[in-house]
Amino acid sequence: MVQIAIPFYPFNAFHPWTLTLNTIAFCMILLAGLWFTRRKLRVQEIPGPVDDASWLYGNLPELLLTQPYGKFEFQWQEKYGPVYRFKGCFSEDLLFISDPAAVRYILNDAKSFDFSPNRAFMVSMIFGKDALPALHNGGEAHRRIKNAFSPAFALARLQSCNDLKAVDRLMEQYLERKLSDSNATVDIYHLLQHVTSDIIGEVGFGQKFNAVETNGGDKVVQSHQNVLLLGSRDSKSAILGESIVSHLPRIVLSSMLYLPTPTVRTLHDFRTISEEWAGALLRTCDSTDAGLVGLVGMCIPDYLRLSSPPDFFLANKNKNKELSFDEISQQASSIVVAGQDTTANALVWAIYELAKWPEWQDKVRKEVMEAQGAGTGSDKLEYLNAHIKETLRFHSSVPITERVAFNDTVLPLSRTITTSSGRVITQLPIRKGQMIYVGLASYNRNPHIWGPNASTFDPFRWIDGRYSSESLPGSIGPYSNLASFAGGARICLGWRLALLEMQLVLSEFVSKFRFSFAPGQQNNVVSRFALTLLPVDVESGKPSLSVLVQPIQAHEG
Ligand code: HEM
Repeated sequence: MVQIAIPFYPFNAFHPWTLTLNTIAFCMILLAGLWFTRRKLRVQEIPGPVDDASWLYGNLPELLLTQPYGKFEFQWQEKYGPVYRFKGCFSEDLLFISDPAAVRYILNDAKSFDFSPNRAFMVSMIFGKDALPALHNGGEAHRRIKNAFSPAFALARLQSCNDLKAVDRLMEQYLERKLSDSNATVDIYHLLQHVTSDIIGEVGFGQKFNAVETNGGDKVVQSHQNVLLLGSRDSKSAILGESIVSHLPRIVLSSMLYLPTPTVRTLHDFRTISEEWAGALLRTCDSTDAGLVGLVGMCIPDYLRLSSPPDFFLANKNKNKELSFDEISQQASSIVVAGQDTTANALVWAIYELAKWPEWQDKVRKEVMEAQGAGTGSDKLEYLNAHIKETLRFHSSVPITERVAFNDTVLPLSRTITTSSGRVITQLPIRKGQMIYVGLASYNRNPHIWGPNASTFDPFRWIDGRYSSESLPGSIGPYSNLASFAGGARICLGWRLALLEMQLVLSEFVSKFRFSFAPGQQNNVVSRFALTLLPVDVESGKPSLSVLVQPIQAHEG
């Protein structure tokens, strides 16, 4: 055999043994490499702020209870990127995701991701099993009901709704009354809660809730407010309670409804009042000659039909049959709850930012007043709409939504993740049952999307051409690539109404009043996450936003 000498190589390279050993070693390295890259990633390998988490509460108190909201969440995003692991109660590994590609995938793959079955069940205990948030978002019933209700909140229909103007007038009267019987300080938070209750009543159901006029509204409004309070996780024990409840078997959950606790009493009252209210609404539909009014007529055009009508609906039995009585009536309360507080708080933060930036407020006012003179529609107002977009971005009314994976799947990523073992991954495998917090607020503050000043309130970002559809990473939600209204099958039903309300209320407010803070007053307000993003008075710990309000003189603008 010919011997070939290879410098620094101790063996004969072509000896059969050497060749065999080399081949085996090579295959083992190859297999090890393959195993290392292909092996299923364990969620524990995703880095995140888990080391300091308490076993009992995990990172949830930092995430959910910190004031101002987001103090930790936005820091974690900066440190770990838009995908990280954090701890829930009892040290459960949870994922926090605000990566654009992953969020888009989660929201749009309705078959693989939705609320956890227990959460949906709890929602059904509150609103009924046919309410949209209680139905599986990939299911036939959810799609059918959503399709039927969506046109009621379409822009053209909302713009033609004269009742919105009536709410305008009420608002103005309320502020004028307030200003005449007190000094110029007004708690704008409570006013806007009432205004948005009245608007959703008028627009959605042709109902007068009279919340502005009576400073609180009737028992329907009150019971909706009470049920909203139940949902706010405002203490460690509430977080723990919710976590335990979310793991209980259905039978135990249902039997909890018979416990003699104040929470259960509030729920019962809410269900009784809502059912009476929705039933009465539907009855009015039948008793008027003008055809369907109330829920069906005002909110849902003719094509909303009933498949199993109670007696009083028999008059309409020839209409196409698409929705049952329960399917219509159970949306009523869930729409009020989903649409009122969210919009109220978006508006409160919009006023907060106007009061904080007086020169910017003057610009918005000038534009609105000139447009009112010229009869220009709100959609054309650059400054006003920039203010609304920036408010929705910076103060996301719904900062987080939760999803659970219904099967093993793989999430696309916009940016790679380096795992704790040093592996770089371009896709994120998700196991069935994994709980995910989708960071809508974090997405809206992601510097890779919104630039280095993502953490600054800067409405000019919407005016100076910094963003075009090309510069933004594909659409997540329905509006300006913001995640504020979510997307996919669970996209917010009332996002157009919310925008219209914001345009209407803000135009009316800035053209009639000037908002400002007394010295030091703005530092007394922090944000808190309680279902939606609330302004909270630092001293009292209660939701409120006190601002100085001064009427605008006729010659100003
Ligand atoms: C600024 C105001 C609003 C914001 C930021 C907002 C945000 C959202 C978000 C993020 C979701 C998805 C929740 C999730 O997937 O967990 C949602 C769902 C929903 N929103 Fe809104 N919303 C607003 C106003 C409204 C209004 C005015 C209505 C009235 C019609 C409304 C009705 C609903 C309903 C019924 C759902 C449930 C949809 C479903 O489960 O398919 N929202 N909203």
